[in-house]
Amino acid sequence: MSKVTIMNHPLIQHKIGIMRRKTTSTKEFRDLVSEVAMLICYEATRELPLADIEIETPLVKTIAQEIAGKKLCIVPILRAGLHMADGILNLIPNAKVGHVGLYRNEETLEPVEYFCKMPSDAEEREIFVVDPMLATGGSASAAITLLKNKGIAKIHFLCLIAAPEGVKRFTKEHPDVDVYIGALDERLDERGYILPGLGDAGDRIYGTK
Ligand SMILES: O=P(O)(O)OC[C@H]1O[C@H](OP(=O)(O)OP(=O)(O)O)[C@H](O)[C@@H]1O
Ligand SMILES: O=c1cc[nH]c(=O)[nH]1
Ligand SMILES: [Mg+2]
Repeated sequence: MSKVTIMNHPLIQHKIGIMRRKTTSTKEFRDLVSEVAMLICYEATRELPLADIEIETPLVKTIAQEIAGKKLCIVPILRAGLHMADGILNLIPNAKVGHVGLYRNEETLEPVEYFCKMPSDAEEREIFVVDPMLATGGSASAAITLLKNKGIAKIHFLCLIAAPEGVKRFTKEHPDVDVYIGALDERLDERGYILPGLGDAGDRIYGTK
């Protein structure tokens, strides 16, 4: 069963509170997406394995620690996930980046796939899929199925806001994927938008509405 972590850190709740306001500007919203993504990533990477490495400080030789293995890969779901990835890259600048292009058909609410480009060694990496919104769960679930079909197994999913309906569907379809959520909201409305939510994340990041 997936481990579902709902972040209860005051900094995250404060920043998401600003993002929810309809008066928040595009620039401020975009900056907050990347800041909150960084804070969630801090928690999502807590259990990464470490390896000992010998180094020299200016004074002595010592054993330090570094992240073990083949390192990490961030996978934003386009478009709205892109800015989360930018934030996380501030913390993990050497991570590789894959892209999955999906949009939600606003009539059927079904995901429509249009792009996928992953690093060639992605199946050896720890993968962090990022998308601000988990609404019906269709887009995130389809993105992860696509990665699994490419032989990728070590996957985590990070989002800023989730609806209970999306969490239920996602964890049922991908019980092997841990989920990190900035805030768990009340429900979906009749158009599949999260309530209270923050509106359409992609439109708010890019000013397209
Ligand atoms: O859980 P779901 O019901 O699938 O909805 C969530 C999806 O909707 C939004 O993307 P959107 O389709 O608006 O694409 P965009 O990022 O290009 O705006 C959001 O960023 C998710 O990808
Ligand atoms: O509330 C929602 C639901 C889907 N996609 C968004 O960007 N916002
Ligand atoms: Mg959108």
